[in-house]
Amino acid sequence: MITIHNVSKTYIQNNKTFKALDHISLSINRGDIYGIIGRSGAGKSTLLRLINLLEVPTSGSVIVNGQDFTKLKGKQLRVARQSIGMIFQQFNLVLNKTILDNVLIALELAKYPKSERYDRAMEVLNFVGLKEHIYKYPSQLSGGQKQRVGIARALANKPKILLCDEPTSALDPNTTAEILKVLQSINKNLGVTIVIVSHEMDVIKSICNRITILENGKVYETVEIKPKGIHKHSHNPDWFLAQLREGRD
Ligand SMILES: Nc1ncnc2c1ncn2[C@@H]1O[C@H](COP(=O)(O)OP(=O)(O)OP(=O)(O)O)[C@@H](O)[C@H]1O
Repeated sequence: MITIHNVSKTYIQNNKTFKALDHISLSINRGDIYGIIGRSGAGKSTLLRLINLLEVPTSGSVIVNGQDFTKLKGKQLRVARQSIGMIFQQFNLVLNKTILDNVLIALELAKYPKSERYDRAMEVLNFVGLKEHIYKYPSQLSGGQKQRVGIARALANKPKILLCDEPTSALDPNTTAEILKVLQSINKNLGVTIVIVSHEMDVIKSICNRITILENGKVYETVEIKPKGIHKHSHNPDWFLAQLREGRD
């Protein structure tokens, strides 16, 4: 479904060239929840952003659904990109718009048929459990709810692929578990292929079936695993107290 073939990405930093990605090749199958992990600066976000050509590779090709994205320009690229949704660590919501409007804007930008936009927005907001909050503004929501809006917005145009850039890194462990459940349900019930960049090993192990470890812009190793499942801790005050008291004496 996604083939990254011999891709390199070079940036200019302080008048010197810097290779953020160095001859990367990997393929992601339809239905995968594919993880990309590695230390800070390894090139994870750059690699993810290459998939929808938010970053243009210096060399190599990115094939999505049989289409070579690196050969597309202008309108062709805009149309091809519509099969890919994306969510971000800091949610990237429009702060002066309501939750409903945030999703409607995405549908408008995607040129979704006007008469169907409201129903589609309500459908995705319902799917992520935000039906009660549609007239609120982002500042009135918790981090987990904001990420649900991000997910609803990314799903609105019925993408086949969802790219997730550190989707839970701004969230506490319980909220992380809830968001991972939403992502898992999108994969299982809507058949969306998911690519997740994270530095959190627990996140990657819980839902991913294949994982690439990046190191210094190169593929260090790609492994296949059986996802461990999503485990929620009971983070009530007694749990916090017990953790703090553990080994205190
Ligand atoms: N636009 C840019 N211009 C110059 N250098 C860049 C640019 N974007 C990324 N880099 C560099 O490329 C390298 C890889 O960055 P990237 O953000 O992909 O890493 P990462 O693994 O996602 O790191 P983190 O986990 O800290 O977000 C870093 O050294 C970064 O400084």
